[in-house]
Amino acid sequence: MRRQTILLQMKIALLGYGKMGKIIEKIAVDRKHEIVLKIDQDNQHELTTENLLKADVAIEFSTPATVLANIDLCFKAGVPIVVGTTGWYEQLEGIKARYESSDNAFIYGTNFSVGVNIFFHINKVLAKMMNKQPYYDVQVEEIHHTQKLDSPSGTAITIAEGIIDNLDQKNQWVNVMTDVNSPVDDNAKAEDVLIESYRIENVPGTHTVIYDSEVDTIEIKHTAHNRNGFALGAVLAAEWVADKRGFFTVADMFDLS
Ligand SMILES: NC(=O)C1=CN([C@@H]2O[C@H](COP(=O)(O)OP(=O)(O)OC[C@H]3O[C@@H](n4cnc5c(N)ncnc54)[C@H](OP(=O)(O)O)[C@@H]3O)[C@@H](O)[C@H]2O)C=CC1
Ligand SMILES: O=C(O)C1=N[C@H](C(=O)O)C[C@H](O)C1
Repeated sequence: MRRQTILLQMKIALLGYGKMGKIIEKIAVDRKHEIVLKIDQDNQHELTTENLLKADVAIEFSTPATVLANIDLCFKAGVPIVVGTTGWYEQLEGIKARYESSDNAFIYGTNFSVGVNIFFHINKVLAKMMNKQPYYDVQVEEIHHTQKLDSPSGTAITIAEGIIDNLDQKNQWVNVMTDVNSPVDDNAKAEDVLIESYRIENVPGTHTVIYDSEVDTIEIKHTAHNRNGFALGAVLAAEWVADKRGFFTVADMFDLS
């Protein structure tokens, strides 16, 4: 009953109340939603089915180590869930298999900003074009703040997958963590998409796709100036998914074709 009408003013549970959780709270409240639960490491014991059921939707931006248990709890409670946490995607198929017959709603995205989702689309189109240009090789660079727990970034993985799906020569990605002061020592093969990860203080998220040949370089780049775009996208995803059932990705929400 709760999810049969479009919920204009929702009660939201924030699973993860760190850098992202706090910005999501502000944007959600500006959009007239109410935050009914905020969970961080110190009050994990409050994350119970009873408390989750006070919410129309949960927004999960925690850590790679805690996201899976939080997803399980939301499915157990039957509360729709938006998952922004990265660094757990090797478990995605298992989660889908476990809950495919569930009556709940789940949306995840490596990046909820509209700008990055436009970038994902351009990246795929460019990769397809480059099949006819064998003199270029491609690599991906991502730069994030030094507190980031996972590498490569989820966004860089989605970019690399977009290249692999569209550029015949490439069939897997490999990652190197790179120091700005020292040259890259990678063992990437011709069929690998190399992802270089840099960690620099206070960078919210920068992603570049680089096609390099002997005569020139083509680059496409997305630079997040702050975290507001990610947070707004997560709130829009919560509004979008709250009255749905099934598994979705952020690409299902944005019509960018
Ligand atoms: N998809 C997207 O668009 C984006 C995704 N992200 C991803 O979101 C995640 C969070 O990022 P960010 O906010 O910067 O990270 P932070 O480290 O700032 O926040 C993580 C939060 O999770 C809390 N936490 C710890 N344990 C639990 C638990 N069991 N349940 C719920 N919360 C818990 C932490 O609590 P405490 O502070 O007490 O330790 C902290 O509040 C990362 O995986 C990041 O990659 C980030 C930006 C955009
Ligand atoms: O940890 C972050 O900060 C970010 N994580 C996401 C990712 O791993 O791609 C999205 C964004 O780049 C910021």
